[in-house]
Amino acid sequence: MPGLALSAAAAASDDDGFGGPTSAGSGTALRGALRMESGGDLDGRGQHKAVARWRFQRGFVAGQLEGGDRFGARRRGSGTPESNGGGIAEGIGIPGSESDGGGGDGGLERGSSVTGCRKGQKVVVPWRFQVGFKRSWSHGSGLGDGSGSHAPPEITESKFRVSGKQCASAAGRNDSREKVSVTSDHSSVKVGKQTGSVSKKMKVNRYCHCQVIPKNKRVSTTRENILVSLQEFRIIYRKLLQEEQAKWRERGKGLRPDLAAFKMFRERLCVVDDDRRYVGNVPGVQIGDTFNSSLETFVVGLHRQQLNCVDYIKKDGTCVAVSIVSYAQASASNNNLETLLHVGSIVITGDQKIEGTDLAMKHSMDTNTPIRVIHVVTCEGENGQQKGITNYVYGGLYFIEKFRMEKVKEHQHIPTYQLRRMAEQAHVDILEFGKTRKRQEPFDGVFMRDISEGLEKIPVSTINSVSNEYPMPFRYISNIEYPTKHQQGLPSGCDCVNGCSYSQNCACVVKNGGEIPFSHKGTIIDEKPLIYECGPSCGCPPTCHNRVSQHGIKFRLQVFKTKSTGWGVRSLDFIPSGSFLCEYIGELLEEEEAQERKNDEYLFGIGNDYYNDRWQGISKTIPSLRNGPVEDEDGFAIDALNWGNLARFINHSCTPNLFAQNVLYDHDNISMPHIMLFAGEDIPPLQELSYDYNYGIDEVYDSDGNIKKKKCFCGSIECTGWLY
Ligand SMILES: C[S@@+](CC[C@H](N)C(=O)[O-])C[C@H]1O[C@@H](n2cnc3c(N)ncnc32)[C@H](O)[C@@H]1O
Repeated sequence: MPGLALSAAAAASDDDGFGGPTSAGSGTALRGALRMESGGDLDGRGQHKAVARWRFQRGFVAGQLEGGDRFGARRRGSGTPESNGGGIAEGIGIPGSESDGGGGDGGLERGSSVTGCRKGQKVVVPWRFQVGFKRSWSHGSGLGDGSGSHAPPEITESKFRVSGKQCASAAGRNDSREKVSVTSDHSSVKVGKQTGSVSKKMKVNRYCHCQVIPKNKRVSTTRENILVSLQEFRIIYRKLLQEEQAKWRERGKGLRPDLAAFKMFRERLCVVDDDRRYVGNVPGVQIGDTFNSSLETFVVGLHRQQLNCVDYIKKDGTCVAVSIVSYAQASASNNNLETLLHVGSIVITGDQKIEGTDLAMKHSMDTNTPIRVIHVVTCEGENGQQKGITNYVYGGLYFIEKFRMEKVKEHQHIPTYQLRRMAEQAHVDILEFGKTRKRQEPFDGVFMRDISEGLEKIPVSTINSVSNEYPMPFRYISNIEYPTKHQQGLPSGCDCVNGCSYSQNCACVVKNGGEIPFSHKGTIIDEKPLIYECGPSCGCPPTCHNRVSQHGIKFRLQVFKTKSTGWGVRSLDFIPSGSFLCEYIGELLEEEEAQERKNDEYLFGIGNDYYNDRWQGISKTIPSLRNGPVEDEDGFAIDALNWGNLARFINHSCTPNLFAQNVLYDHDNISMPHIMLFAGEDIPPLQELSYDYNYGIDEVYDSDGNIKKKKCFCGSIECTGWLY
C-alpha cells in the first residue's frame, strides 16, 4: 500500500479548529446534511439497492443553516461555490482569495605552505575553492525532469483556471492560478568550456520542455517534492501555530492562530506554492496516501477547498467537480468502495434547479470528468472507546454514474449522486486505516524564519527535516568585512545620467571591454574573468542595468539540512538562467592569514584566477587585465566561518547549477573582487544550489605536506568522486 509515511509530526489537525471538512462532519456543520444510513443504488425507480454503507454528507453548510429546518435552510442561492468558500478563503489567502488572485576535515593546516604556485598564476589554492576553470556544466534541468511545480503533470488529465465568478469560492474571486506550459522566454548564458577559450552558448528554456534530461540525471521527482513539501509544511505549520497561539493567548482575541500560521506559510514558505487545480490524479500523490488534516490535502493539491467537501474547476465556462471529501466510515460488513453515494443540498423550489457544487457535480457526470475521492477516516481510540485521530486517505478516481433528485417533501428535493470507482486502480483498504492508530510522535525538526535576522531583503528561512540540529552559530553579515588596512577607496565611475548604454562614452562600458555584461532583464550574458558594475561614483541611477549583483538577493532562498553534505541551500522560487543569486560574504583575509586558519571549510580564494587557461584571450578584452598578472601581488581569501551570509552553506557539485563571477563596483582593487554567484541554468524550485569548488585533486595538503583527500557526495552521475 503506498502511503505518505512521514516521520514528521502531524501538523494541526482539523481539531485545531481549522474548520475544514472535519468540522463539517461533526457538530454544527452537520446541520442540514442529509444522512443516508446506507448507500443506495438509484435504479431509476426511486429504489435504493444496497451499494455501500458509506455515506457522503454534504460538506460545509454551517452559517447558512439556521432554525429547525432538518435539512437546513440551504435555499437556492445559498451554499453555492460562491458562498461556500467564504470567510476562510478571505482570511487565509488561499487560492481563490482576492489577495492572491487566484563540514569536513579541512584542507591545509596551520604552518603548511601553498604548493604548486607559479608567480602570478596560483594554479592551486589548496585551502579553498575559487572562481574559475574546471567546471563541467550540467544540462539545464528545468522542468523536463518532472520535478518542481512547473513540471507538466504526467498523470493528470488536464488543468484549468478557475476564474469566473460563478465558480469563485467567494464572490468575485479568482479561484486558482493556472500554471500551464509556458514555452517562452528563452534565456541564455554563455558558459566557458572546461578548458580553452571557446564559449559554448547554452540555450535554456525557462519552462523547459525541449530539454530531455536522462532519467538517471533527474535530481528530484514530483513525488519527492510532494513528500518534502509535506514534511516541511508539518514542521513549519506546527511552529508557526505555536507562536501564533501564544500571541493569541496574550491578545485574547484577534486572528485565528491556525489561519494566521497558514497565511504565513502561503506567503513566505510554501514550497509547493502551486495553486493549480487538477482534473484526475495529482502528480506525486498516490492512492492510499494519508494526510493528517484537510489542510494537507490542500497543500498537495488534492483538494483545494477548506470549507467545502466538493472542489471544482471551471471548464468551458462551467463549474465541474474534481474532488470530493467523504466522511463515511467503513464497517466490517461493508468495506466496499466501488460505489459511493453523495448527497447534495436541499432545493426548496418547484423547478428543482440545482446550483453551486451540486451543479458542478452534475456537470462532472455530464462531461465524464473523473473525481478524486478523499476518505476521512476516524480511527478507533486506543482503548476502542475514546475518539481516535482523523486521517484523510486518498481513495482514487471515480465517475458519477447516476444523478437523481429525491423528493423530501412538497417543493423540497435533494440531489443525490452515485459514484463508481474507476477500474484498474490500486486497492485501498479503508477499514485498515480505521483500525486503532497512534499518530506518529511529533518530530520537531528545526525551522527558523530568517537566519539573516532581517539583514537580507528577503527572509532566508532555515529548515532541518532530517534531525533536530541547528546550524553552528556564526554572525550573519551582509557586506564583506574589510580589515582597516584593506579598506578600499571609491572607484572611478561613469557620467551617464539615465542609465548606461553600449557607448564608448560610458566609462563602465569601457572598463568592461566595450559592453554591458547584463541583459535588460537583469541576467548575466557572459561569464567573464571580471565584470565592472556601476558603483557609488557613477552618475547613473540604481536602476541602471549595469547594477545587478549589488542589490542583494531577490529569490526566496532557504538553508536546509541535506542527507549527506551537511547544510545546503535551495530556492523556493524558480530561478531563470543567468540570474544573480547571492554574494559569497565573509571576512577578508590575507593569504598568509587564511593559511593559518585551522578550519578551512569556508575559505574562498579570490583575485587569482584572471589568467588561467579558460580565460585565454578573454582577459585581454578587459583593460585592467590587459597587462597580465602582477608579480608578487597580494593574495586574499574570504573566510565565512565566523562571519558570513547564506552563501557559506552552498555545497559543491561536479555538475553545478551556479557559477562564481568576479565583480567590482565599490572599489577598483582586482585582488579582492566580490564573488557573485549566478545561475548557470534554469533552476526549478527546491533543487539544491551548488557551484564547483574547483579544488585540484591531490593538490590539497595537510600541515605535514601530505596530500589530503575528501570524498564528494554531490550525487551527480558525473561526480568525480572527490572534492579534493
Ligand atoms: C562551505 S561549506 C558548505 C556548507 C556545509 N555543507 C555546512 O554544513 O556548513 C563546505 C563544506 O561542506 C561539505 N561539502 C560541500 N559540498 C560537498 C560535497 N559535494 N561532498 C561532500 N561534502 C561537501 C564539505 O565538508 C565542505 O568542506
